[in-house]
Amino acid sequence: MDALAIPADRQKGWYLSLMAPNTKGPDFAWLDPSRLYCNSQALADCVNDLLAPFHNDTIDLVAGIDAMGFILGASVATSIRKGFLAIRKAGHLCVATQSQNYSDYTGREKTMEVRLDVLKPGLRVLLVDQWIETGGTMKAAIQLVERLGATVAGVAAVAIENTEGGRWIKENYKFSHCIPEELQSQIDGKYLDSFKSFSK
Ligand SMILES: O=P(O)(O)OC[C@H]1O[C@H](OP(=O)(O)OP(=O)(O)O)[C@H](O)[C@@H]1O
Ligand SMILES: Nc1ncnc2[nH]cnc12
Repeated sequence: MDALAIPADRQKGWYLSLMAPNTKGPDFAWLDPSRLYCNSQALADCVNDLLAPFHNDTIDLVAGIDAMGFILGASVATSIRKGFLAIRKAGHLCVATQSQNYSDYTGREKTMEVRLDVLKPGLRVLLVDQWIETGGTMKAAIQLVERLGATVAGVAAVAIENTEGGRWIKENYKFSHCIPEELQSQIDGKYLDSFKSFSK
């Protein structure tokens, strides 16, 4: 599918076929949602889908996780006219921070940081990232938000894989994602049927 084309008939999750298969080697079986952000309608529909369960909820602030979560998080924040907080991989914020160690799908030890001067008790935060695989990254972000006394109003990602960590998030927090039920097993298998006809 042409990356910028908008189909006349937009079924739920239509834009997932814009995702590209990983061609960078066998180490990590990534799918690449960044291509769907190039399509104006896909990005708008994706943001709407992520916000759908939260329309009646109070959200004071949207927080996005470094790096690809910044794109979706900022789009979500703009859409509901709220501010955006960047949760960053360690070493990039030049202000006082709280930090949290974690490991993700790579198995490597990492650290993320958040500034100290925004989150506070009573603030309801929607956490946004591109993807949840092991859930390690999102869990670390949740810990940071909660340690500073704010409340996680929800967790949103293009996909939440059916891993132990993904299930933990679904069981403990209000969540949203963009994957129709019938595609979840393809997401968990890290290969979409649409890749068979994927054209660059
Ligand atoms: O559920 P997990 O196993 O923790 O993995 C999820 C994380 O992995 C990706 O980020 P990554 O750091 O690879 O790359 P990015 O900088 O491109 O967002 C993704 O955007 C999530 O942040
Ligand atoms: N399988 C995956 N596809 C896309 N993004 C990811 N981030 C972590 N795992 C991912």
